[in-house]
Amino acid sequence: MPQLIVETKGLTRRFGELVSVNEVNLEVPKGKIYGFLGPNGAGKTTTIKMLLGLLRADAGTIRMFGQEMPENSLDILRKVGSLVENPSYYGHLTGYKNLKILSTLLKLPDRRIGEVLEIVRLTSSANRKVSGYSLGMKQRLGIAAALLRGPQLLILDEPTNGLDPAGIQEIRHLMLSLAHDQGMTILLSSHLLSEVDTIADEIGIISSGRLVYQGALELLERRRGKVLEFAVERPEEALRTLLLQGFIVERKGNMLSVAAENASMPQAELFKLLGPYGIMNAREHSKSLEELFMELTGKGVSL
Ligand SMILES: Nc1ncnc2c1ncn2[C@@H]1O[C@H](COP(=O)(O)OP(=O)(O)OP(=O)(O)O)[C@@H](O)[C@H]1O
Repeated sequence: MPQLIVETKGLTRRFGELVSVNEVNLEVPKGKIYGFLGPNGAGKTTTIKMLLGLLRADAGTIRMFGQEMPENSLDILRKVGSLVENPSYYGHLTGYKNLKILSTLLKLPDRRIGEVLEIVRLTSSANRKVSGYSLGMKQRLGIAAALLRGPQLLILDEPTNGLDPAGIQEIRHLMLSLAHDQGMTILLSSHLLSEVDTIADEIGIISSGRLVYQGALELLERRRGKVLEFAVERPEEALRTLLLQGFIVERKGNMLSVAAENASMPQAELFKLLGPYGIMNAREHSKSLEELFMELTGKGVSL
């Protein structure tokens, strides 16, 4: 069993009638990049704020580094760097000066500023005013600030939101090097699977406050079943026949999609069954991860 850096049990938060986070059991293993995914409003920020002690939980427990939150928040949060929602800066000051203010507050040596600027590749822009930075640069400055104390856990809420593809790529490289070269554990949220699927080791998918999937990305990949698609001349009757045979079928116009994982019958049999309804076209394809994600979050089904 890998060591868990973050472990929540039954974590719940309500806002009035709305249960924003509903009995979430998060497990973030040490040294991994954990992609926390879900559509807007699913409960990612609320969960993250509870981890950081910025919001109180209504029920459930949070353990980080093996200690209970919020009782040991001082001890715990010393080891955590975070970037939640839009970070605030002094636009009229340089990137360096902004970090200097923070490092003075944290009583850190000045050399640390140079180190984190180097890590986020802002060294050459360190003496420019932040008001002239691009969104991606501002985001990297926020990450530099989160790194100042040399955290063991980095929590980033939608760090690539609003960035262009190049900016997204920069952040991805940065995450990979922090996790792999420095052994940092990273929890990052996103509403787009495509933003984390190339870098995350583990993912958690939250939908309407509930964690609907958690585990290695490869395991999710394996759930990508095959789908057989048939265009037929008489789809109504063909659909009825397939449903009667116990197939899982979806119909769009004259196109029938049959879930192959449920088809114990060989493909040839399926052709024989559909033959009388006039097969015009047939093809097989695998569900994309994106389709699986949409299914999970759209229908709120639990894996
Ligand atoms: N302070 C609050 N008061 C009332 N409702 C809130 C508050 N904060 C969050 N919510 C509600 O809780 C739900 C979850 O919000 P949350 O911000 O955690 O979602 P999210 O997954 O982070 O989405 P986004 O990416 O849009 O921020 C939403 O329906 C939101 O409207």
